[in-house]
Order: sequence, then C-alpha cells, then structure tokens
Amino acid sequence: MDTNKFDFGMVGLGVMGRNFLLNVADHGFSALGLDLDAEKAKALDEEGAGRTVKGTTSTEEFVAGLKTPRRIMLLVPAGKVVDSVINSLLPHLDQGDMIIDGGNSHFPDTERRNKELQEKGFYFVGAGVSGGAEGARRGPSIMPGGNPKAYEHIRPVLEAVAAKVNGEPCVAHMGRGAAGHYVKMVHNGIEYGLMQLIAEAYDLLKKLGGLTNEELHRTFARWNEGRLQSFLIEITAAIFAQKDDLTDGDLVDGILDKAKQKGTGKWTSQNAMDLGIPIPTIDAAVTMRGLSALKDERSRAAAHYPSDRKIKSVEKGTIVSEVEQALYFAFIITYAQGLSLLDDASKEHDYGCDMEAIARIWRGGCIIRAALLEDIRKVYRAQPDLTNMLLSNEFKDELAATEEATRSVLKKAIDAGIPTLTLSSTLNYFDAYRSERLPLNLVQAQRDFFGSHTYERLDREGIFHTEWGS
Ligand SMILES: NC(=O)C1=CN([C@@H]2O[C@H](COP(=O)(O)OP(=O)(O)OC[C@H]3O[C@@H](n4cnc5c(N)ncnc54)[C@H](OP(=O)(O)O)[C@@H]3O)[C@@H](O)[C@H]2O)C=CC1
Ligand SMILES: O=C(CO)[C@H](O)[C@H](O)COP(=O)(O)O
Repeated sequence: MDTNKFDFGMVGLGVMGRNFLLNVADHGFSALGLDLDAEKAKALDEEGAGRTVKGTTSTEEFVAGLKTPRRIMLLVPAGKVVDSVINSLLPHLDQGDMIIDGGNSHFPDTERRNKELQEKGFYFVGAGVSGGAEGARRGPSIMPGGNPKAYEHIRPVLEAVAAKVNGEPCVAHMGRGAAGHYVKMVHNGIEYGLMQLIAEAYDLLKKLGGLTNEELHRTFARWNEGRLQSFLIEITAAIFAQKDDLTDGDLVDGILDKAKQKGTGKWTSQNAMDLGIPIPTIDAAVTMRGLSALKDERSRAAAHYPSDRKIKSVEKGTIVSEVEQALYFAFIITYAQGLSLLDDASKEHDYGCDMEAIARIWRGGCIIRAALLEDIRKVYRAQPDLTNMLLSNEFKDELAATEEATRSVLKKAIDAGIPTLTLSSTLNYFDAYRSERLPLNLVQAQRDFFGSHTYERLDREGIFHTEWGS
C-alpha cells in the first residue's frame, strides 16, 4: 500500500539536511525533504535529479508521503526550532512513528523531548551527526541514542550512510535517553580543545620559529602523514595554502581573530563542572574563544601594556619537532579528558555508553577523527571499565617520550610572552593528575578555618574540626 511512498524524511534542507538526504538517496532509499523555504526544496529536487528524492514546503504533503512507521529526521537549528518543528509534525503522525533529531541539541532538551514523545506513543532518537557538509554528503559519524528498538528501525539507513573505516560503519547506539546528544556534545568539546591546541601550535611555530605560511602548510601536511594524522591537521595544512581572492596575500592572514561559538563547547565545560570531572583543556579552549571575542578590549590592553619582550628565535627543525611532540602529548590528554567525562556522565545519567563503540565511530566521518582513535579503541576494548585512558599502559611510553618537549616549548612560550592557555592547561592537568599529593590539604585547612567545614586526616579515619589559632 505504501509502495509509492518515501522511505525516509528530512526536515531542514540547509547545509546538513540537504547533504544528508542526498546521501540517503545515494544508498537506495527514497528520500523526501521538507523546508519552509521553497528555494531550498527546489534546490533538493535539482541536486537529487536521477535519484528518488523530492523536496516540499508542505508539512501535510511531507507526512502523507512517507512510509509508515515514518522515519523523520530533523536537521534544523538547535533550540526552540526543534520544538516548533516537532509540534507542527505531531498532529499528522501515527503512533509508532519516529522522529530523529540530528542537530546539535542540548542533552537536557533531548531528555525532555524523549519523555514527552514516548508518553504520546512516538519514538524519539537524539542523534549527534558530525562531519560538516562533506561528511553529511559522503559519510558522517552518527551518534544516536534513546530507545534501542527505535534505533533498530533506523539502523539500516544510518549504517548505509555513515562513514566506513575498514568496512565498519561509524554509527552505533550510544545509549539510553539523551546519550546520543551527550556524546556529540563531548565530541564538540574535544573538537574545541584540539582546534585551540592547533591554533597555539601555529602561533608558536610562527613566532618562535619564524615559519612562513608555505612552511606551515608543508609542516602540517607532513604531520598528517604521521601519528598526528587527523582531519583537523589535514584541513589546517590546506588552510595555510589558501590564497586570498581579495588581496595578494594568504587568506589566513586576512581573517579576523575572533572565534565564534554556538555553545556545545561551553555546555561540555558546564556539565563537566556539574559532575566534578576536570577537563581543563576544553575549558581553556572555550575561554580562549571568549578572549578572542574581546578584540577591541584586547587592542586597548595591548596599547596599555606594550611588550618590549624580545622573542628569542628557535632553530626551525627544533621548534617543529618540539611542537609536534607537544601536540601529540596534548591530543592524547584531550581525548582522555573528554572520554573520562563521558564515562562519568554515562554512570550518572544511566546512559550505558560503550566507550569502545564511541572511539570506534569517531575514527571516521567526524571532525575529531584521528589515527589516535584506533589506539584509544583498543584501550577500551581491553579495559571497558577504565575511568581514564591515561591509566592504561597504551599511552604511558608515548606521554613519557613527549613530555620533555612539551615542557621545553612551554618554557620558551612563557619567556616570549606567547599565550598557550590550552597547551599549558593540558600539561598542568597531567602533572596534577599524576600527583599523589596535591597542596589541597591547605585548602581544606582554610575552609575549616573560616567556615568550620571540617577536614579528613591522612593518619586516621573520621571527620575533624579545629579551633584554628586557639
Ligand atoms: N553545519 C555543520 O557543519 C554542522 C551542523 N550541525 C547541526 O545540524 C543542525 C542543522 O545545521 P545546518 O544544516 O548547518 O543549519 P542551516 O541553517 O544550514 O539549515 C537549517 C535549515 O532548517 C530550516 N528550517 C528552520 N526552521 C524550519 C522549520 N520550522 N521547518 C522546516 N525547516 C526549517 C532552515 O530554513 P531557513 O534558513 O529558511 O530558516 C534551514 O534550511 C544544527 O543543529 C547544527 O548545529 C551538526 C554538525 C555539523
Ligand atoms: O557540530 C559541529 C561539528 O561536529 C559543528 O561544526 C559545530 O556546531 C561547530 O561549533 P562552533 O560553531 O561552536 O564552533
């Protein structure tokens, strides 16, 4: 009865939705798209020519055109739009239909929508999608969570369209409730951390080593052939080679140094704070976006505190080698921080996340894909209950081997007055994490001194309070 109807529906035919839907159609599923903008619906018809793809601006036509139980994905801006789209669809849907929110929704919203839709007899899947336009078109990494029965129903489509690494699709059920959007949020937090580390590496290479854009291009391209191999290193190499259409210079030099943010990095830091899980690399990266946005104030501060600090140049080979080691050291620790947050959140929210599956599906399609994730996957396959991958033997030797270069480059950065908030936070996290004794005994004493907050002792059990100074 449904034979002339479409297999899969998409609401939102912008950058992600249009490309994702064309990808669905490439894999033999008929695909119907809805957007309020007639131009976008028409563009889908044109781009989808030769495949079973159609765009519409009518919600009624869209819903009526889909096979039941319906599989409807939303790729619309996160926030109120998602609720508004769901509310516009609901009166037309049948029990058992499924809505998949593929945008970057905040996980508490997903939790709420999950409950509300389940109570009304519909399935809801909060699914993180990563890979940008190209990923959506050719194979993203997909992080669906929620009811496992719902996942089984969309699994064939998602496995077909997802990126593949060694034949394995970069999609898996992430866990119960809002697990999919939680995992995507942390993915983006790691993304912020890695991007800022790369930006600091660029600053160090340029200011300490005097590398030109051409040399930066070649350096990053070479790094991408080695252990730093990753999407972000690859695109960074390409960025340094990009000429500016509007001037004779290189495009990177003409771009305003104010980084925007949509909120996923900040949410990661906020939730990590709520759970008490330290992720200082990601926190520092979010802070640096904030600092970058204060461009006018920074200009005033630069005039207020002029620096006559001489930058002692470093031989190019030395700085390139040290920065490569520091980046590798920091990449490992950034993934470790993000995954330790996920491990804790999974327990706290009862998501039931499989850490190996997360590392596996991040190996391809997404923005943080990297060769390193294969090693991380192996760690969690061998020790699924590890709270922090730094406790495994896998990275012990590599961290030991790259630690000295990280210290060396940071000393030079401090001497030269080059900001390295993210890289130095990463090293400090490592130093603190492996310190059996931290000076926080003094903080406990201070808390007890001014607020009778009590303390525990090293030498005996119990809770103590002292009348300090008496
Ligand atoms: N761009 C990226 O690289 C990535 C984005 N994401 C996430 O995916 C989601 C979509 O992002 P993206 O594709 O970039 O955003 P776009 O703004 O490019 O596309 C969103 C589309 O949704 C349409 N839309 C808005 N409201 C409605 C509605 N009520 N009914 C139907 N269509 C509607 C918009 O139309 P109109 O413009 O006319 O309002 C637009 O075509 C976001 O949550 C984003 O954070 C996730 C990973 C990567
Ligand atoms: O989800 C993504 C990739 O995985 C998006 O590209 C992300 O929204 C970019 O975030 P921001 O605008 O905050 O830098």
